[in-house]
Amino acid sequence: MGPPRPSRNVWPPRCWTASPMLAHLNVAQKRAVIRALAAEDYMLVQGFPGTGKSTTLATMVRVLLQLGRSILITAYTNTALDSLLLKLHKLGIDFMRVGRSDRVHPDLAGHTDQARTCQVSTVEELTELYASQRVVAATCLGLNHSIFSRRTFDVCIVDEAAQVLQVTALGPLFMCSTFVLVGDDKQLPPVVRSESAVLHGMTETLFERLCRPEVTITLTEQYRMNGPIMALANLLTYNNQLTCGTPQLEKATLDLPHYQRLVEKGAVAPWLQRVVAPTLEEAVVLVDTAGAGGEARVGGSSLVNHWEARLVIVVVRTLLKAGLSGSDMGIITPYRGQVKLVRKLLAKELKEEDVGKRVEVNTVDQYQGRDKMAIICSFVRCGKSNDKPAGILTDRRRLNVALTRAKRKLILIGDQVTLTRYTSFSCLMKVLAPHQVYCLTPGTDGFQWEEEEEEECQDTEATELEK
Ligand SMILES: Nc1ncnc2c1ncn2[C@@H]1O[C@H](COP(=O)(O)OP(=O)(O)OP(=O)(O)O)[C@@H](O)[C@H]1O
Repeated sequence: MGPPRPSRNVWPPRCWTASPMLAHLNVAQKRAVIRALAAEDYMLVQGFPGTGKSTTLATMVRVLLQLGRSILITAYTNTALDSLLLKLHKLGIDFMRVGRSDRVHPDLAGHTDQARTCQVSTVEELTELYASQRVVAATCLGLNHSIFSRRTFDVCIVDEAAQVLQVTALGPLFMCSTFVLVGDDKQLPPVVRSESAVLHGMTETLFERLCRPEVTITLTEQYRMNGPIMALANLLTYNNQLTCGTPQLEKATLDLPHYQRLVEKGAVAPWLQRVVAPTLEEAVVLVDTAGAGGEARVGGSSLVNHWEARLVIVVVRTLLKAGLSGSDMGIITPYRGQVKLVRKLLAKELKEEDVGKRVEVNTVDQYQGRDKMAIICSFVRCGKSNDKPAGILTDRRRLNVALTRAKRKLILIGDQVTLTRYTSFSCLMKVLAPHQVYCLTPGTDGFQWEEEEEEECQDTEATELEK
């Protein structure tokens, strides 16, 4: 791929920045749209967490359509593709979604090629239908459909491009005149299981390869995290480039309407008050279990930590009592075994309120591109669990994704002594302020382990890697 050719100067930028179609975008987002219109070959949008990548892309598609261009939209996973398409659907933009109906988001059923072609009875009608679609969307691996052998597009947009292997990204690019890669190379990389392939550079993406200032617009103004959560991401990953979209966001706190009443009634133990407090000072808190006993063990092929799982349940229960809705909180853990265990405990403990189901428990990979008001991370490893390799915990990009999903409150649960052995965590520990770390000690601040039977939770799948 040669160096980018200069932009065509057919749209005076000032007139475009004033366009009503761009009015809701910030300066960098507007620049991204204009640069995509003027790109001779390709351009990149580097979108840090919560900086409005989908909002920008949806506007880009609208403007391109207005200019009569045809557009191919693609992403590696169905989930990433559909989350962008849902935005287009809400904006009333028409598109055809190619792919297996059972893999497509139910709200997009009316846009699938299956739905569009059910009235067609002749080959001519079918050819005409496929040729007339201005916006077509498919996953990178779903491009073997006959529609793609017969036509090309003016622009191809690859979303979450930092997760797509180079060879996979090349397929859609052969079908278009210009392309836009969108992603963040500081979030999840492509999954490559072969160590030898990793050593030979297979994880390097086209996004990383082409990312240079002259072809890249970086979105740094974010609309998700409050000040302390953003500060953590800045210290650990973004080198103070992330900024809050509004002054209100900087100071926004978790809304826990019943918290004060519960505290006054003495219904929340002092240690829990500290952990769930909805103040800005406690927006990020690490519950350090190093001095509290407990151990992680192998459950099937993955790791589980019953002690930590119980802590998670206690925190969830308290947040629910304090008035946070189950769907506003999420639990992230790197190990599938722990995901299963926490889900099982939630279903058991919170059955009567039927909220267990609404509290989403998942691995980091499943949370990319998503957010919740409050996130609880259970890092699992402690003490004796060190005999197994911990590739997941050494990946800085995974940790970055886990830490940037929370909007108002981030509760990290882990054994500081064990976790500090992994480089990414030792960096995290260095940037946490002393008031953000709470050392859990049995018998102090009303904390005691609840004695319960251990749940059997065997993970039968062959890997601890997280999909
Ligand atoms: N220019 C803007 N002004 C105000 N709010 C905005 C702006 N751009 C985006 N937002 C808001 O920010 C939130 C996140 O936007 P969006 O979903 O597009 O981000 P994203 O970068 O795709 O997220 P992710 O990091 O999860 O991929 C949304 O609520 C959106 O309405």
